[in-house]
Amino acid sequence: MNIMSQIPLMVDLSGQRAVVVGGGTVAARKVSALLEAGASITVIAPEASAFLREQAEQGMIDWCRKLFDPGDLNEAWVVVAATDSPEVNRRVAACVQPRQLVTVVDQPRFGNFHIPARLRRGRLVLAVSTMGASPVLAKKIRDELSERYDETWEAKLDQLYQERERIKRSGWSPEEKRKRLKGLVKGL
Ligand SMILES: C[C@@]1(CC(=O)O)c2cc3[nH]c(cc4nc(cc5[nH]c(cc(n2)[C@H]1CCC(=O)O)[C@@](C)(CC(=O)O)[C@@H]5CCC(=O)O)C(CC(=O)O)=C4CCC(=O)O)c(CCC(=O)O)c3CC(=O)O
Ligand SMILES: NC(=O)C1=CN([C@@H]2O[C@H](COP(=O)(O)OP(=O)(O)OC[C@H]3O[C@@H](n4cnc5c(N)ncnc54)[C@H](O)[C@@H]3O)[C@@H](O)[C@H]2O)C=CC1
Repeated sequence: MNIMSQIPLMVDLSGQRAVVVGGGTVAARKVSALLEAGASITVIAPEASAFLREQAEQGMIDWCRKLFDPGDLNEAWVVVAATDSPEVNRRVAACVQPRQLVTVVDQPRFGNFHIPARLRRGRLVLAVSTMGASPVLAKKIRDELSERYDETWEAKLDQLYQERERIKRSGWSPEEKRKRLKGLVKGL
């Protein structure tokens, strides 16, 4: 697989089963992203970081305190291979079925998706990826954008959404609607 073939998709993962193999810092970061998405997460790892143990204690995730075996992936739609062993991560990738999504944190070429650096302002979602060239640059660009698109954008987007709905439902002609829809973002 080639990371350069990947494109951004907005996916609804709520209630979908995600299996994260590994319980360290990197696994914890991927778990945070999947929790934000509302996925049902199972972590497979003999040891887990304080963050993950806490999430497990609070019932936010399931933690199976064990080494990986292929059966762990049976119910998963999304799989994250995040152990500190390149061999294990590679084996996880080799065990996924064609319709499963997999990301491999140390060997992106074995995965078919990755999670970009993200910024969320309500309905405005910015995602930055460098396709594995430099995650730190992705983070830097995201942080730059977070100043341009500060917290006030959440309310702006809500207002735009409502105004656009009103125009869509109005009795204006199609041309007039288009003109007004374009006009909504003038000056933003
Ligand atoms: C391909 C990808 C696959 C994936 O993991 O999804 C991947 C792969 C790898 N990352 C590595 C290292 C680091 N990754 C980060 C940080 C982030 N990495 C994220 C995504 C991605 N990382 C995907 C591509 C995204 C893109 O290119 O834009 C972010 C954006 C999103 C997230 O994780 O949520 C998150 C910032 C989140 C935020 O703050 O918002 C840091 C910095 C830090 O930790 O602060 C370092 C250390 C510095 C360095 O090494 O550059 C290594 C080497 C590992 C090793 O040393 O062995 C590999 C493997 C390789 O390069 O082969
Ligand atoms: N993609 C990314 O964003 C980044 C990736 N990395 C890579 O991520 C990998 C993991 O890094 P950390 O989380 O810092 O490691 P860590 O050492 O904190 O955690 C490793 C985890 O893997 C578990 N593990 C080991 N063998 C296992 C097995 N057979 N089955 C199940 N779990 C197993 C351990 O119990 C532990 O929980 C590193 O190899 C590094 O190359 C590092 C930084 C960023």
